[in-house]
Amino acid sequence: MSAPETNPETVLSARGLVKRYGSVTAINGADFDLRAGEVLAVIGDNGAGKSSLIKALTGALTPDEGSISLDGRQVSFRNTLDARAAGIETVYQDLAVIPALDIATNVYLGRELRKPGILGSVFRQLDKKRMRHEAAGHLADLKIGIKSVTQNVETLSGGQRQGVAVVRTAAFGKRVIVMDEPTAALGVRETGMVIELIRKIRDRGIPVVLISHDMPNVFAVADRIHVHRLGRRAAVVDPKHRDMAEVVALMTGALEPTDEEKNGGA
Ligand SMILES: Nc1ncnc2c1ncn2[C@@H]1O[C@H](COP(=O)(O)OP(=O)(O)OP(=O)(O)O)[C@@H](O)[C@H]1O
Repeated sequence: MSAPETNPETVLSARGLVKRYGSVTAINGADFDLRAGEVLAVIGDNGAGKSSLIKALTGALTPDEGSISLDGRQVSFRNTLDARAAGIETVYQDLAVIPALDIATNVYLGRELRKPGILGSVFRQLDKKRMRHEAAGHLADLKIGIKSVTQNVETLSGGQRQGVAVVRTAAFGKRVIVMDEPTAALGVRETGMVIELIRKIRDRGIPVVLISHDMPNVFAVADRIHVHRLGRRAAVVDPKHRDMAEVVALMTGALEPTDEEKNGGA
């Protein structure tokens, strides 16, 4: 299979992905393109195959067919660690934070910094001071509004917890950040905070894939909208040229996309 054709500004792309589970085809010839500097929303009805597509792009599942490219080079992730090593970080819906641990520890979970020299290399001592200092720097960067990184995550609001999960991702995600329903469990004010956070990450130069059912938020933050239907990309829409009702109609099949939208958008 040949590598997908991509233009230079495409960061992550896929062509012809297929994933079957017995008689169910979860991904049915899906294409995908994430460009540098954008927030790309991925929307679709329940069961359209959004999660399966994202899993394939982040190494959580291996597609039966098709190809994936990162920065123009074909990649083949055996697992999520492979994808992370390549710079693709995912913030999951159920939040990968541990409430009983403090913020700095959560930010460095699984990637703890060790003390320099023999204390770290032989005695495996953690460099808590540096982790706290750097975690505070990352939080300040994204303006999450948390006073101390030594407080436990359980003392935070839902939006702030989401913030910690995002900081954890943004601090390490070098190329791409994927957010799966980041506002699903949040109130209005906190949702606004997360939307602002997504903008900040994009403005720092990391493109964001946002999987969301929340159409107003999608329209508030997305530069382009990938509409997924029946296991494949049905259209890529410019939210400046379509309203919410039209996008919902594209999602359900009530409206036909234009040829340009069908072919991945302008
Ligand atoms: N591990 C699996 N085994 C069997 N079928 C699966 C598996 N994962 C997904 N499917 C099926 O593949 C199809 C697409 O599922 P997927 O979860 O990717 O859709 P989705 O668009 O993310 O849906 P939702 O918005 O409801 O989460 C569904 O019919 C689902 O039942």
